[in-house]
Amino acid sequence: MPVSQLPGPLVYATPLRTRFRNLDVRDGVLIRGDSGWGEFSPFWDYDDAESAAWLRAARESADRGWPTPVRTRVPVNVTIPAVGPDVARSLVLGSGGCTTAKVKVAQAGQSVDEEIARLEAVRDALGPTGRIRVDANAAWDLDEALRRLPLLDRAAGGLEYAEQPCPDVADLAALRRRQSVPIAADESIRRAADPLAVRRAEAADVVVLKVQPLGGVRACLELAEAVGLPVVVSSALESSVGIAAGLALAGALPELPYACGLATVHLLERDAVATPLLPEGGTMPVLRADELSPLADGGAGATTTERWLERLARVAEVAA
Ligand SMILES: O=C(O)CCC(=O)C1=CC=C[C@@H](O)[C@@H]1C(=O)O
Ligand SMILES: [Mg+2]
Repeated sequence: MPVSQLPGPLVYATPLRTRFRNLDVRDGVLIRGDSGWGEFSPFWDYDDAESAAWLRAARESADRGWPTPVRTRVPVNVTIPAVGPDVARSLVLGSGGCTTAKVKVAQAGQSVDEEIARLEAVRDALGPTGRIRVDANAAWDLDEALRRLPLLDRAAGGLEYAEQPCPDVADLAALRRRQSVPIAADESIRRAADPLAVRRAEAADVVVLKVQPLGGVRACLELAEAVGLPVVVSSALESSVGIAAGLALAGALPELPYACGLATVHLLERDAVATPLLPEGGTMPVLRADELSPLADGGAGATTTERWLERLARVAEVAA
């Protein structure tokens, strides 16, 4: 059926297989336009003003589609939540051939010993040539980061980089000067008033770009050019519709030296499309927005559906 004849918007909701970002459920709304489907799924702790960028991204997918890609497949990392070593090992082994792993650390209530056990298990499962990065989601101050990173670096048998170890750009810059693990900026880009501050302060070796929070594939391509640092495209834990927009960005970037964080659909119990976007041979395909076919029933009940449709209407007013 041509895209324009399908119904929309469609609300989806699914439990997560593993708690992630303190979430047990992921939900959102899929909108359709002449170019295909787009996903609008800001986390519930984002207000309407901050959610406007997420809506611009969804509309770009639905109404304009994405720029012509320069590659057909994208290397991706397996994402390891703050789980125990046995689960971590099996996630790597069942990852669809990923040779890079991103391991969550700094989970409230967990000890550094638990992080070390997780990293050792991931290294064991990946083998000596695999790459391991950690993501601390801005949980540490500079001293804590200086204490922790050498321990985690050793447990991992070498870290590719540490993503957002501290919240402050100045602390990231100091950390980068004072120890050897490369630094990636995530929250300092996607939730910052001035994402270019990272570059001016020489605070990162890599930037993480997420299509929805940054307002679309074209907005991310412009930002990537302005920042001038290597880019890792990462998901906002979306259904395959949102993931496809991340793959479109990764597909269109002139250089892609690192694996991207787009293999997150397996963290959802149910996807919103019939054929989930998952890695094969450690890579994922670059599609067009009209190649996605959402399921007619996204599994959301009446209350969730109504909440999303109201939110969509409110944010559309802010974005207008
Ligand atoms: O980068 C990945 O491997 C997966 C995506 C991921 O880690 C995230 C997705 C959604 C919300 C964030 O807390 C988190 C991140 O911080 O990068
Ligand atoms: Mg991150």
